[in-house]
Amino acid sequence: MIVSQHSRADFDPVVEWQSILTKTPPAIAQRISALAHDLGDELAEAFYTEMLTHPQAKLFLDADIVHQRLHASMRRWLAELFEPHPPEALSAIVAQQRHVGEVHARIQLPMHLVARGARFLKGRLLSRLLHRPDVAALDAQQTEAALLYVNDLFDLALELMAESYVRDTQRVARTEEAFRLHALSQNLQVERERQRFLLAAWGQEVLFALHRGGQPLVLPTLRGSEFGLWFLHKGDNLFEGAPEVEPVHASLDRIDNALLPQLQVQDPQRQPVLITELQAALGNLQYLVQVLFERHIELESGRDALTRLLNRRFLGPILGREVHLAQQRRIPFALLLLDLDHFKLVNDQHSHDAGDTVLQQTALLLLNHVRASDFVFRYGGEEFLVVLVDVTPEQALRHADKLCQRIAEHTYELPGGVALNLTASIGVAPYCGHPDYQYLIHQADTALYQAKRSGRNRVVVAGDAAVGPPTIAA
Ligand SMILES: Nc1nc2c(ncn2[C@@H]2O[C@H](COP(=O)(O)OP(=O)(O)OP(=O)(O)O)[C@@H](O)[C@H]2O)c(=O)[nH]1
Repeated sequence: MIVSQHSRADFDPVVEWQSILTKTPPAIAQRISALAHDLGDELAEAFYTEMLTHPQAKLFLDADIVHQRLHASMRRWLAELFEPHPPEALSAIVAQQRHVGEVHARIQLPMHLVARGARFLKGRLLSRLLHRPDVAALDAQQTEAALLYVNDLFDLALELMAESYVRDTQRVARTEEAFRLHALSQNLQVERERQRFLLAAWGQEVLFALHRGGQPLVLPTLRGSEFGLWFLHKGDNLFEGAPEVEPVHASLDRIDNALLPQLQVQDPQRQPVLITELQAALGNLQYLVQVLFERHIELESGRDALTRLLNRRFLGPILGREVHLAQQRRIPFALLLLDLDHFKLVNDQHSHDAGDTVLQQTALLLLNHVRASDFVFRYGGEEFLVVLVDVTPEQALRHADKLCQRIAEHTYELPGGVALNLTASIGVAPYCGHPDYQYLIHQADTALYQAKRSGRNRVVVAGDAAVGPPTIAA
């Protein structure tokens, strides 16, 4: 059974809210509710002033409209939080906290800023509470009840916000990913040619303008060109995380902020040097953009160009999902990390093309010996990662043994009619309950290393897997 975050069997926030109310003497709850009302304006204003001192929070708050609306909604939120609601009103109050979390996720307000704001508000409220003469007159037990009431309600509200924040952040990430894929569906090859052309066209435009001359000479900026606009608004998003993105931005800035102003001076002595510099910078930009497109055309397809197996792009989502299924539905899975033995010799003794053929035939062989529900990745040069779904550790081991045997029996046919026999080593890592799939990959890698060290052409199961000693397949 998949349990949604909103219905965790062990956690009913309405019940928890009610229990905080129940254990608090009504007179105390009333007193704090009145205090929250009285201090609403002051706390909202102090909150705003405090958060503005944080540079990251300032980005979200520094606008009149935010100030006005935040002030009113903060006051309302505080008043509602501490009101001793009747039981029938609690679902709505819980929903309200979750809604706040959704809004935070939508505006991508970092969670640590929410926590910081809550810490400030709680501290300020508690200190004002303790300094009030009517509270100072309370006995120790009543004071404790008052402090716990403030503390528990604050923390429960924050917990509810965090819960929906995480869920919604994941949803936003999925939508953004879908958007990225949508942007990509507009043929990348065509886009690459178009952007190459636009970049070159801008270079021509600058040269023409320089040739025409005129006072004052106004040169078009590269950031304002069609290419510059495309890169900022679409390319940046499309190539997010690629190492060439920053150099492209640096190059755009250098051209617009350093080279163009110098060219505008129209010093006949320096112009030839500056034009050469501009052309070199444009050549470098063309190269960077070319690399970005090429890498993405292969990566984004999710397939390795040589073997047509999955590449690493979808490794995270696929393994993340298998871990989730194993946790939630108790469906175990296993990773096999397979590496061809002495593969370097194939390249060295027969040619790189022969090596490529071996990789293609291995990919086919693996695909033919797993179920349609399993996944086969080209993990590295001559390394393959197989995800066997719905298998016990014992079944995974048997399957790995079989694959090892199949490879040893297979006759590879190389270009020029050469026939070759090879072996492979396999590291097996059955799902062991660890939530991070990287840990499992590491386990498989260590087992593979042991298989290599103990003679190759064999299967080794990761050390802490619950399946007996390593087996030797051949
Ligand atoms: N033909 C070809 N070779 C590749 C490709 N990717 C990686 N390689 C080669 O694979 C070889 C891997 O060699 P090593 O890591 O030394 O391993 P090995 O020779 O298989 O030896 P062991 O793994 O220790 O049994 C290197 O020579 C790489 O150049 C590829 O796409 N095509």
